[in-house]
Amino acid sequence: MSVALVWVVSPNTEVFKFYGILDSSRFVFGNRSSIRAKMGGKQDWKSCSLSTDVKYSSVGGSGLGSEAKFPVSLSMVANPLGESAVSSEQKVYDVVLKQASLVKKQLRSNGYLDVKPDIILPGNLSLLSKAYDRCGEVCAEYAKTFYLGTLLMTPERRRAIWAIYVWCRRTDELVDGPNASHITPTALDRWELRLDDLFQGRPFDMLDAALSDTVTKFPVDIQPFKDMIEGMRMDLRKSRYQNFDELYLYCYYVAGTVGLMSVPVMGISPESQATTESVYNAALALGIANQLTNILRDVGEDARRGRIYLPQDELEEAGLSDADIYAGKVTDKWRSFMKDQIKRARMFFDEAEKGVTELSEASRWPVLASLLLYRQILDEIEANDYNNFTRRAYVSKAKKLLALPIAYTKSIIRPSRTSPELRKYNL
Ligand SMILES: CC(C)=CCC/C(C)=C/CC/C(C)=C/CC/C(C)=C/[C@@H]1[C@@H](COP(=O)(O)OP(=O)(O)O)[C@]1(C)CC/C=C(\C)CC/C=C(\C)CCC=C(C)C
Ligand SMILES: [Mn+2]
Repeated sequence: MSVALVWVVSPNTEVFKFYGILDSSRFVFGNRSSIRAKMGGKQDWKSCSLSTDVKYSSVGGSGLGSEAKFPVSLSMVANPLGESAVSSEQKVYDVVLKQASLVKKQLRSNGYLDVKPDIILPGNLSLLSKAYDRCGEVCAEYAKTFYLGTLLMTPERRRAIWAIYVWCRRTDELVDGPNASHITPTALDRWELRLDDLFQGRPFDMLDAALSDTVTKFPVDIQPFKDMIEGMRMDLRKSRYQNFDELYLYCYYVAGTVGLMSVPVMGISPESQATTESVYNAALALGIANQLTNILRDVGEDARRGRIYLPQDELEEAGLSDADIYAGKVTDKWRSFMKDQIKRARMFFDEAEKGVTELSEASRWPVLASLLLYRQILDEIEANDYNNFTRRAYVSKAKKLLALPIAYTKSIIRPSRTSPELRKYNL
């Protein structure tokens, strides 16, 4: 199995580049939703005419390794089993399109993202600002670097991101926190009812009130929030993932959703010429990359809780089983398996990085900093010789600090002003 870059030529000779995983029998796109984004969202994945049009793929490419050409039969790409089931990436991409169209609708009606003023009722304003301040405190406590980054944003954006952060953190704590053993699907249903209420202006508590205010001010769709709760439900009922498609859906639910919630607040740069969908796609990719990294870092810890978040079919293909994971021995098979998993996570980081420059100026630095910091965990897994059973990959304070100016330098790059020729190819 290796990472491949495939050039797809559409019927009207447009060229599209896609990364994916190539093994002996098939090519699997790393991020199929990016195909729809790049091809204008018009093509239905099953019926799109990719099948005749792949020219070649080159293993490695883009600095990933040496070039070696493989002929790829596209019938294998489109649907190896001839199944008509909708892939997870298709399902997720529908949410991306919905969120992007909500943002575009507001932009069309105003020409800009309008931040509505606070509704001033006696006593309410100070309560609301206290609620936001509390969200800021929670954010600072759990995610210090990220919190510092948010201080660069405008006050409205900063506090809205804090409110989203706190809701996500509380949702995650339901299944990961001290009361996790008491959490049932019914408790998650109740949490979802609370979410519906806060989106309708009826917050349950002070922290909900901050989010309730945020969602009236920014074009944030409820779906990613509901999907995050769905991810928590999935975690309660499932401890194995048959293939990457299943894992992808889980990663979207628990982390890709965060990207979709955050971008409407962070904002896209007015100078950006990228399509709204492609920016949301990059945001989604960052969530997926983070969660894949989290999974790779925590293999041992998760196994001790009886959970294996690695695709079962890929484990089997590598000659590995659950028993090997429970045994926790770093073998050559494990190293080789891990190398491929790391490559895939990096592919999603690369996809995400392309979108960061399109964000509003003040949002680029915190996002890039978090991307660089999280991506370094993968380097640390390598440095630990792939022992993620008993050693936790940890990025040192010094390395973390070094990432900040690097992120800053990268973040001052303006959004791409792509040449009309390249824009035609959406490259
Ligand atoms: C700049 C930035 C990072 C903004 C995001 C702010 C925000 C709302 C974060 C919420 C994070 C959260 C609490 C999610 C709940 C589920 C969860 C915990 C997911 C895991 C995060 C890592 O946390 P940790 O290591 O503490 O995990 P443990 O539970 O302890 O195991 C995740 C792995 C995923 C978090 C996902 C993101 C941060 C995605 C961020 C994407 C964007 C902000 C979009 C950027 C836009 C472009 C165009 C690239
Ligand atoms: Mn967690």
